[in-house]
Amino acid sequence: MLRRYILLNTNKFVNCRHVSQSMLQSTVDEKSGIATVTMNKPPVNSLNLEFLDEINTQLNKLQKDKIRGMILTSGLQKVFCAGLDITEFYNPNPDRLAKFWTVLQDTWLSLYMASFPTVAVINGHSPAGGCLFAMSCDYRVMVGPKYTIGLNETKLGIVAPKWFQDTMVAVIGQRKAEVSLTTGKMYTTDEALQVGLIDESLPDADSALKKGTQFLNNFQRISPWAFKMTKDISRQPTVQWLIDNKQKDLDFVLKFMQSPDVQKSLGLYLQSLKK
Ligand SMILES: CCCC/C=C/CC(=O)SCCNC(=O)CCNC(=O)[C@H](O)C(C)(C)COP(=O)(O)OP(=O)(O)OC[C@H]1O[C@@H](n2cnc3c(N)ncnc32)[C@H](O)[C@@H]1OP(=O)(O)O
Repeated sequence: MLRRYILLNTNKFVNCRHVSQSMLQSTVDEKSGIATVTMNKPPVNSLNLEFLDEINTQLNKLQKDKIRGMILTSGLQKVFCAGLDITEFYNPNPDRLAKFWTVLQDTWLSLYMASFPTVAVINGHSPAGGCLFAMSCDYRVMVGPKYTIGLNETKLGIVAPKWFQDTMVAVIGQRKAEVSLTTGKMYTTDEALQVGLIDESLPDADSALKKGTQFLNNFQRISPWAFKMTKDISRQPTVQWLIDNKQKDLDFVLKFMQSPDVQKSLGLYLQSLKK
């Protein structure tokens, strides 16, 4: 089957059979209109400014191209996404930190409110921002049993912002989200399935991708307009706070992240990761 590969680092669509050298690869199945977007930024797909910018550009491009659905997955062996790149927060340049956080806000809004159906095929660990991205898709299929997923921010001595927390509440409910967030719980695949954080667990990546595609095929007979309106109504209460408070959210992050206590915690956490 002819596949369209998209070279993202030039921001142009190019029809060819080769995968680009970009951190993000995107292929569109021309028959079904389903895009597979693969994060490929070794070693752990950590989300820094440039990577987020690339993801957001691609989401907007896919929206303009009126694709019928998207699978978000990882090209790495055992990590879906390690969350935000902690080095963006550690001894930060304030201007870059502000840009980074603004692009994160925009990328989340693009993903959470995507006009097309989205599936996260979680084929590796998915802490913090990785979990946020997975929860922002319309459906989650995870490869089990050995990977983990959750919002672990408290374990780093930091606080998941309101919109991270609200995204989790929308998926697993207030009570479970509160316990999960305060304890920084990382769920095994089985636990995640039980609590409703993921929708399905499959033993390998190929079957997970098939499941994800099957979910997207449900929308073949659903009008894209009806889908989008329904999703907007359902998700509007979760996104509205950020839309109304982008600057307030940014100001909080700039202040919080540059405080000496938080810097100390982050330094220790980074050291423990290196060990
Ligand atoms: C109000 C402000 C709110 C801020 C909100 C923040 C949300 C976030 O997303 S914070 C990020 C939280 N993420 C994590 O805690 C994940 C930490 N990483 C891991 O647990 C593991 O790396 C892994 C389970 C994802 C993968 O394990 P694996 O054994 O395969 O790889 P490692 O040897 O641990 O790591 C390889 C390499 O990558 C560096 N690294 C890992 N995660 C991050 C990261 N999130 N940011 C930057 N760098 C990361 C790790 O230090 C290793 O580096 P070296 O090769 O140089 O040692």
